[in-house]
Amino acid sequence: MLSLILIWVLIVMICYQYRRRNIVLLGSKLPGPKGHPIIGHALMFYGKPEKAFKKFNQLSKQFKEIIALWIGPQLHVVILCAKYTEIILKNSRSTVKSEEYQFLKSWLGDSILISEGAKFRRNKKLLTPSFHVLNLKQYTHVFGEYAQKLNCDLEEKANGEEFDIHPFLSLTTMYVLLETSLGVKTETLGVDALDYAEAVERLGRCAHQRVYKVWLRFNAIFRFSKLRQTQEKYLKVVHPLTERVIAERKKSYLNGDSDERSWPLFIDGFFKARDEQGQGLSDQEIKDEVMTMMFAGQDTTTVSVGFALSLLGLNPDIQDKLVMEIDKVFGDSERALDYEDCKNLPYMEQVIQETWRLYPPIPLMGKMPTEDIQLDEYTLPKGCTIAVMIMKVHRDPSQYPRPNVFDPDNFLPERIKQRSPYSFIPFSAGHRTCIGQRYAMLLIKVLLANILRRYTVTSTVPMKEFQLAAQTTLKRKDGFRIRLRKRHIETIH
Ligand code: HEM
Repeated sequence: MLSLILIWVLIVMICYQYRRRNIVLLGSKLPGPKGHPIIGHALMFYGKPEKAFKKFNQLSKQFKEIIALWIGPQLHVVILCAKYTEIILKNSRSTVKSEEYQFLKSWLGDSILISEGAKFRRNKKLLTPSFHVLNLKQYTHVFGEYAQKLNCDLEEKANGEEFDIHPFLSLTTMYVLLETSLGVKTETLGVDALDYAEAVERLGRCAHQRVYKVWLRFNAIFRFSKLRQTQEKYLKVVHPLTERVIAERKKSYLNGDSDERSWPLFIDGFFKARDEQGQGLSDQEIKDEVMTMMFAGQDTTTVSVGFALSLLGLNPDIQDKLVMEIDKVFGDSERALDYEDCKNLPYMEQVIQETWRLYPPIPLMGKMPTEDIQLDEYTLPKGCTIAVMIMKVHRDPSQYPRPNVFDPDNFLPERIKQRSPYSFIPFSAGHRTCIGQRYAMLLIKVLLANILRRYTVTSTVPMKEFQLAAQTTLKRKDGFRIRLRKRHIETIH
């Protein structure tokens, strides 16, 4: 009996290795550090996210364009330059999302962030109209209302002492998303809103851990792990809450109940959407997409504002120039920001883009080739994981002469023209580009303009001391530590 089992195990192993021979052969020809048998380079990235990030940074100094790493049996090819990013993203028909996205499935289901093929194409088409500029225009005043609330909350901190602005920003973006996507007022949700925010954060962390803890990649092991219990605990928070809110909203949508709201909610757009066959999104699909919007939109916009303030606090000359632009639009008036104002803030846009260049909220994207892809002399084998390291691509020295310097003039039209469009991809590119990018730009502009109308920001932590950690989003582990002081009190009030 034992010998039969051994023979069976041997046959399975031989078949497994035979199927992988292309990956192993082509992978061995790619540049990368030496790894251990079986586990490969997994230990390098085991532990806290900031440790993994440091390791990536060290490796990228040694291997400038491409690195091959084995995380257990899986080959990961890390792309660090614009030239190869262009080939990969242009080849979008020969790539799908990497296997790691499946770790989000028990939470986000088959939403457009994860799905592929006909389902992805249909649902992205149905969701896109909700992000139309006409809808976004109407969100500006909602963003403005929450920006003003944020300013009031920051008042107690405006004494010049250093503090971490992250929790303030995080609550604001979550409230904004809840209100614009679901029409939920913060007062209605109360403490549930805080539980929801925590659960979203924890679920992101669980998925991230499965990437680096090699053994947890296997469902058979994960099923019995402590991490699975943690994941279940937080799923029990997000699923019922989302279902409850959607059910309530659907009821009033179907009844045609009118409310005082003057802007269209994402969710109403999702209820209304119909494909060519006249079919709409199912309740499950709507739930998956709503949870995805909350996940994809909240942390990304939060850290964008956090990094922008940190950088402005270190660069008073740039902050002064930006404040002059803001003052030119508003003068002494205290009126709320509108959509037209946002169009008149070109330098603000440059500051935000330069912030995204240095600190892209999504620092890394995973793809899987469905056929071999050629990058000069290297062949990326079908079935490997391609990790496009956006943060490194954005600092490609062949595209940016001073890659590590915060310089919003990098986004002057004449400089943009000189670069590859693939040297700046905070929202990815091609058919999987971010659906929420215009929403994000508008929200970030409104938040920054409101904060800078009232406060002057300073920071003493230099860029090279930022403790960066990448979970799903890029964060400062040391917090977005800044100092605020009220400015020009006599003109603001
Ligand atoms: C600064 C803010 C944001 C950044 C930097 C960002 C970045 C990205 C990136 C890089 C992707 C591609 C991910 C991949 O292919 O793995 C993506 C996809 C996506 N984002 Fe965003 N995002 C932001 C804000 C938002 C917002 C506000 C929403 C919605 C409210 C949103 C919803 C989505 C969705 C649904 C996808 C999947 C699209 C697809 O696969 O076709 N994002 N985002």
